Amino acid sequence: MGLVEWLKSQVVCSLLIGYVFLGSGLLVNLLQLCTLPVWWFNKQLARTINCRLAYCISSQGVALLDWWSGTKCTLYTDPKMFPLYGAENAIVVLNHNFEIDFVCGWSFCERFGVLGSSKVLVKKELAYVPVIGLMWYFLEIVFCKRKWEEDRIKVRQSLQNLRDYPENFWFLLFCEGTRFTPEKHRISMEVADKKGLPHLKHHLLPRTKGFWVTVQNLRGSVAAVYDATLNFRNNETPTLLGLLRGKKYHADLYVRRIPLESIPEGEAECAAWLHKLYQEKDGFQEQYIQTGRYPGPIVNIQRRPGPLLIWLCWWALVLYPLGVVLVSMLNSGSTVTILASVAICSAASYLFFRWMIGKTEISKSSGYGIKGEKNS
Ligand SMILES: CCCCC/C=C\C/C=C\CCCCCCCC(=O)SCCNC(=O)CCNC(=O)[C@H](O)C(C)(C)COP(=O)(O)OP(=O)(O)OC[C@H]1O[C@@H](n2cnc3c(N)ncnc32)[C@H](O)[C@@H]1OP(=O)(O)O
Ligand SMILES: CCCCCCCCCCCCCCCCCC(=O)OC[C@@H](O)COP(=O)(O)O
Repeated sequence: MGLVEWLKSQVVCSLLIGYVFLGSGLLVNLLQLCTLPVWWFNKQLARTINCRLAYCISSQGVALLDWWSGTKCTLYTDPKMFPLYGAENAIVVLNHNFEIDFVCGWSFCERFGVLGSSKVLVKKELAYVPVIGLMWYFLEIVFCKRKWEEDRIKVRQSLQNLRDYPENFWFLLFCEGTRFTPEKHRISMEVADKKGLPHLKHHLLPRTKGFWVTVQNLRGSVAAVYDATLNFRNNETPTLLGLLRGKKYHADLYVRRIPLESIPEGEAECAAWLHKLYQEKDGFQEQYIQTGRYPGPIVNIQRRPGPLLIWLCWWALVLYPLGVVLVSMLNSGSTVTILASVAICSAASYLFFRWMIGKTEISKSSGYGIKGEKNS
């Protein structure tokens, strides 16, 4: 391990990244709150401003992935479809196996210019995560309780609101509804048996209602479904902690563009279509595991410097006041008081960031998809 790698792997670096994220995020959240009056007289302007503000937060995840950890992202897709990516609204259907799949999603969004505006059908529990929750609220992200009877009206209404969104967006759906674990897989295959559906090896059985309601309500304003399958080279199981410690991974993403007109309108037909899509996705995963690649050509898309530049600006803006406080403490207080304050603050921040990072960890995943267990 070289000196730079060693430095990156130190806890103090992860803590500093956390401070920058929290400090900048709270500032952006405050600015988002200040846009509230704008919603009354110019809704589209307020939405555009919020897209830019959200970019200032989520681009930090991209900087962490692309520049700090140096993770490579390779795209397999039809080059003829490439010019459409980012130039149209799309529903993205992605497998849900990895703790950092949302960061990789952000990175691809950034490369196609839709990072600030992108949406997701997300579990309600994440609305209470500091920084991210409020950012998503102002982005009109669609929250669900994963209880269809309680969700159906709210989800439908939130989707309808997006029909006149002023920026191109990708709407992400993890149709499996929860992260893959062997136990959830076993249970979902029991459900597949009951429904007479073929077994999937690498996916949970997809939940079809969210997909159907999204297609139905965004028809006419979304041009296509992007069927996306993500994997990491060398059988890696990447983590957010790994990224924070500067560990480099290699993500491979396979994207197929499917025109929305080709998706059936009726609920039952749409559900059958989605089940068939997941059977195909399972085949692509199997091919990747056997051969180390997906079908189709590779299209190179380079990381862009924007997220790095914004990140560096945040570092200067957030860490400067922290440095000033530390220096003034050193000059004023007794050594024991200073050491005790630094130790308490560091321990408290460590616990807080550990809790935030825990939200991404599959070992702390919800009981959703396991009979009789709670969702959160
Ligand atoms: C590469 C490009 C990337 C682009 C990235 C773009 C944007 C990035 C932006 C942000 C990134 C941030 C990412 C954040 C990640 C967080 C995401 C999440 O929170 S995932 C969880 C929330 N989302 C979902 O759950 C979506 C999928 N779920 C659904 O669609 C559900 O239908 C629902 C709408 C949530 C409702 O769920 P509910 O459980 O209430 O109802 P269902 O009808 O679905 O379930 C009953 C149905 O399912 C059968 N069943 C029972 N048990 C199981 C089981 N274990 N597995 C499968 N199926 C099961 C049951 O028999 C019922 O069947 P039926 O309807 O036929 O009777
Ligand atoms: C990221 C930028 C810099 C990091 C600085 C360190 C601070 C940590 C930031 C943490 C950000 C938290 C974002 C949470 C997103 C988690 C997405 C996710 O994967 O959710 C899981 C759900 O889909 C399904 O839930 P389960 O039913 O599997 O349970």
